[in-house]
Amino acid sequence: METDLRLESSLWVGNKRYLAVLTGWHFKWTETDKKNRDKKTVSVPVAEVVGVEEGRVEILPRKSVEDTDKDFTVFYVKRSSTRNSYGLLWRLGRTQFSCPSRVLRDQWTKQLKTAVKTHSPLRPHRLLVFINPYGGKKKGRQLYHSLVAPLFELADISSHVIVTERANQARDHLLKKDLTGFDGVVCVGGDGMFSEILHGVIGRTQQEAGVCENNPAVTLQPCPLHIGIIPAGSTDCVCYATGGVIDPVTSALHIIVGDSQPLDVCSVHYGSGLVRYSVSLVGYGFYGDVLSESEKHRWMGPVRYDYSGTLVYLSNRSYAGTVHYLPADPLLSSPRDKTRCLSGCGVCARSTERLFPNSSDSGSLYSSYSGQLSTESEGEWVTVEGRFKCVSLTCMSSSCARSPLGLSPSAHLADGTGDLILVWNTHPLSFLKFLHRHTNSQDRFDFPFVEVHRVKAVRFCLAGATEEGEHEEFGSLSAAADGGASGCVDAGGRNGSQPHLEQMRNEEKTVTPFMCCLCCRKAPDVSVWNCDGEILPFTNISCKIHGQLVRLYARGIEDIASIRSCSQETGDCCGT
Ligand SMILES: Nc1ncnc2c1ncn2[C@@H]1O[C@H](COP(=O)(O)OP(=O)(O)OP(=O)(O)O)[C@@H](O)[C@H]1O
Ligand SMILES: CCCCCCCCCCCCC/C=C/[C@@H](O)[C@H](CO)NC(C)=O
Ligand SMILES: [Ca+2]
Repeated sequence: METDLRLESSLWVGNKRYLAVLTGWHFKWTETDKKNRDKKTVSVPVAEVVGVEEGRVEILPRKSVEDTDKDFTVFYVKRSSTRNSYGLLWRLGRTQFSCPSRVLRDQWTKQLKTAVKTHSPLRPHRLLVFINPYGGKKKGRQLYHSLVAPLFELADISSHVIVTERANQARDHLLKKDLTGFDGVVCVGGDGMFSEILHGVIGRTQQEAGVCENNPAVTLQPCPLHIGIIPAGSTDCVCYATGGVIDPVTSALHIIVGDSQPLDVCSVHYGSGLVRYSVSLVGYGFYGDVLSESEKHRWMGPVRYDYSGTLVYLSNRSYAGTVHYLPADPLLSSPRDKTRCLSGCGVCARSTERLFPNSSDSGSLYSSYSGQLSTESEGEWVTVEGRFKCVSLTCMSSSCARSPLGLSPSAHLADGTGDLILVWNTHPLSFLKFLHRHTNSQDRFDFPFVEVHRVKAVRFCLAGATEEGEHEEFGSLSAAADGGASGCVDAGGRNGSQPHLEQMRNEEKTVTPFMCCLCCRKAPDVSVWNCDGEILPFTNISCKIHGQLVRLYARGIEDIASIRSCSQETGDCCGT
């Protein structure tokens, strides 16, 4: 294949002559002017070519084509580092080449297009795009049409765009409508909108596979539809934690080149029913209270979290409860090993091998999914009882602009585990120090009142829980599973009605929502769970991590150091 695709010739860029070479994986061009001692090679991986057009073409600020018959234009990914974030910004690079003849021009465009097809098999052709017009600063629609749609058009991607008119429309569409022909779903919005799409995609996959989502012990079917995130929300934690930047153009380019980043998903259950899925934070105490308070101040926009955070901090609350957790294998990784999950992460790659053991034989990743607890022994549950400022479970680092390293900086995107962070009740100033460390790179776990565990499953029980329907002891995951299997009800509103959730919600009689304790001076003894920015209507929940259940059009956080050393070797391997 390598030799078939090889092409080499002299080409002109402006008034300079270059030697251009297309090998199997790279398209390179080097200035051939002998007077120039600093010969610079630009080398673009074929997988990062966005489009090849005949003529002299520009697409921004608007498309213009000068249809000359000896020219062609190549669009590709160019990187630049950013301040304040950990990932790399991707921009659209463009070089216009002139050939000595039309025949050679046609040969170049044909070979380049074939190479792109061969080397990036996951590039989408057809996408279903949901835009939340009210997310974040309400700029989703404008962002999509001005920055993203022109790039999709350039890359020959056809998209069916739905601007939502109500909450849960995207989820319901994914659960019920015909999705034939779509390669992926794009979410233009924030974490809440992403969560809708996550529920739609997971629910639809289980529906089609005949898998009951309520059963916490079941091996869920991994989802074949990829999800792309164009960030247009308030926190955009999922986008930040999976790419290191919040930038619509970068996200669009990752979608176009067909990047594929597996992601762990946590299922949250109440009794024998599924409540929700989470990829970021399932948090009780401080983070639940902040969310609950911030919902009252939605009109403030993204600042609502800072305002509510201050109020909740000043209320100085803690909650008594029991946490049970199932530790992950400590030999594989640790939340305090000071490593980071970066693009090409070895820990996640080994997890892929465990989860999809025969994927290279069968040719399809999904046909060989082994699940997690089904093949591994469950291990010993650990119980911790006490009074906590917060209990947080995160499947990924949960980094965001407010906290660039996140809740758990060494957590992995796709290792099949989550990090459980227990913050015991402590002096308010000590808790402030702990919170403050989230804004810098100091070790947030290096406090006597903080513990962190890498886990596969968690159960929580509020001390003296008085909620109706929450009296029963949680058995093991498998015991809960028996209940789920016998009474397999529809979860997460798959038919739009959410019958079991509604019924169970009505049973939650005594859950006290967060009230301003500064006025009433009485701290309520019940908080709420924050599940990726949604308040859960239950307190005594159980959670299980499902390794690599979904795939995003992303590639993790690129390591700036390795990209830099790559540039030094080749002159500039990432574009001009
Ligand atoms: N047309 C709509 N009208 C009202 N709500 C909608 C509509 N479309 C989607 N939603 C809901 O709006 C909620 C918030 O949206 P989104 O996540 O996009 O923005 P955000 O809350 O500002 O950002 P973040 O979640 O990152 O903090 C989502 O939970 C989603 O279900
Ligand atoms: C003295 C300074 C105190 C600053 C405290 C900063 C703490 C920041 C921690 C941020 C964690 C964000 C976790 C992400 C959660 C998301 O899943 C969720 C949905 O967007 N966001 C929120 C705000 O709940
Ligand atoms: Ca994980």
